[in-house]
Formats: sequence, structure tokens, C-alpha cells
Amino acid sequence: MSSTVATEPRRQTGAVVEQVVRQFGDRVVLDRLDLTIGDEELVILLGPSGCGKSTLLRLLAGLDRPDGGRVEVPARRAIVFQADRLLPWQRVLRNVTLGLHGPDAEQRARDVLAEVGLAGREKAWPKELSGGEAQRVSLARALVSEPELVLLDEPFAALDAITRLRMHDLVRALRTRHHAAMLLVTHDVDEAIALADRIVVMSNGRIGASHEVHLGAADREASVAREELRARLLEDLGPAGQH
Ligand SMILES: Nc1ncnc2c1ncn2[C@@H]1O[C@H](COP(=O)(O)OP(=O)(O)OP(=O)(O)O)[C@@H](O)[C@H]1O
Repeated sequence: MSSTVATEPRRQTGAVVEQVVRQFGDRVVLDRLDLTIGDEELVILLGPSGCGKSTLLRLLAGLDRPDGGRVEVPARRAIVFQADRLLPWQRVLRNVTLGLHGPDAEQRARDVLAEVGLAGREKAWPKELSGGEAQRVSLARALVSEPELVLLDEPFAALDAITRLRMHDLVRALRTRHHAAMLLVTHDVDEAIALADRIVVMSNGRIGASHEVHLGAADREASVAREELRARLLEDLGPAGQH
């Protein structure tokens, strides 16, 4: 007799963007753009300034609507911006619990603050935090609602290099605990290689290139394959990306 194993149904994470058009006046920013983000995949979106990365993220977040095409996203999404956007008149804990419901909301916020390394800072005011700490709070706020898709718009661009590396470690750790798909926008090719399952490069309103990254942790730091991928990404980005 065969036996069956009951498993929890897996929630679908990721997103599908099909033939999406977004224009502002005469300027077509997204021009029939296609992008699929797989279940629990971490996709990095690279592209020169002004190519439409934030526009795409805003569509995925539901903050804006396309003029054409289809955007399919899971119900629970969270977005993290470059600037922390914390409410300055609320303490750290309250910034994370805002919008949460249920008797366990505060405990969940405390747990996720501990995960991002901020246990003990619950009562601090945003102005008392360093840039890195403030972005940790933003990450905690994004993750506390257990989103299926997390959108990150240059979240570490304003941080110094060492803090940025620590944030990369944190994102890697958070990924293994929270089963979400992630789309992270960056200008930084090295950040892309450090974090991505796949790197997509935007040009002329579309996804121009897509590179799966199959490098282990050590090879992401230093290897011939890493340097080859880096060179290809710089080529994909074109002259505007090579600075
Ligand atoms: N609400 C808007 N109204 C008019 N134009 C807009 C609007 N939002 C974006 N744009 C224009 O669309 C283009 C793409 O902007 P977007 O912010 O998406 O680029 P980006 O790739 O994120 O740039 P950066 O890397 O510099 O942040 C720009 O030319 C911008 O001026």
C-alpha cells in the first residue's frame, strides 16, 4: 500500500510582469517589459540612472499602475526605499508595529527586530539611529508582515562600504528564514554579484540581459567566473554604467 505525506500547501511567491508599458507624457519609460521572478528567487535589477527601475518597482508594489500589459503579484508585498522613511515621532518598536493587527503584533515586531540585530533598541527614536540601524528597522518593518514579495529600491546606497557589507550578510540570513521572493534594485555591480540568484539588466525600457549566478559564497568574493560575470554586466550596462 502506498502512503501519502501531507505537506503544507506552499504559498506562491515571486511575480510575473508581461508586456508592461508605462509612460509619462511622451516619454515611454517601460516599453513592453517582461520579467518573471521565481518562487523565493532573489533577483537583482541593474540599470543606468533614469532607465525606469523605480518605476517598475512602484508598479510591483501597487503604488502605480501600468498603461498596458499585466502585472501579477502576490497579496503580501513590502517595499524598502533608499531613505529609511521611518516616522520620526514614533519609537523603533512602534515604527515596526504600525499597521499590524492582532494580540501578537508587538511580540512579532520584537522578534524581527532581534533578527536584524536590534534587540534592546525598541525604545530608541529614529534620530538616535545610525544609517545602517535605520535601514535595519526598515527591513524589520518590511518583513514583520511576512510578505511573499519584498521590493528593495537601492536600500544600501546611502550606507558606507563596511555597513553595506554587513547588510549583505543580513539579507542572506533573512532569506533563509523568511521564504519570500526579493527584487533588489542597485547601481552596484559588486552588490549584485554578492547577493543575486539572478541579475537582470534594464535598458531601453526592457530587460536586456539576464544572468543566473551559480557561484558559491567564496567564488562570489574572488574567482575567475566572478570577474567574467562582472565584465559582462559592465558591458550590458553600456558606457553609462561604467563608472
Ligand atoms: N511620476 C512621474 N512623472 C513624470 N516622469 C516620471 C515620473 N516617474 C518617473 N519619471 C521619469 O521616468 C524615468 C525613469 O525614472 P525612474 O525613477 O524609474 O528611474 P531609475 O532607473 O529608478 O533611476 P535612478 O537609478 O536614478 O533612481 C525618468 O526619466 C523619470 O524622470
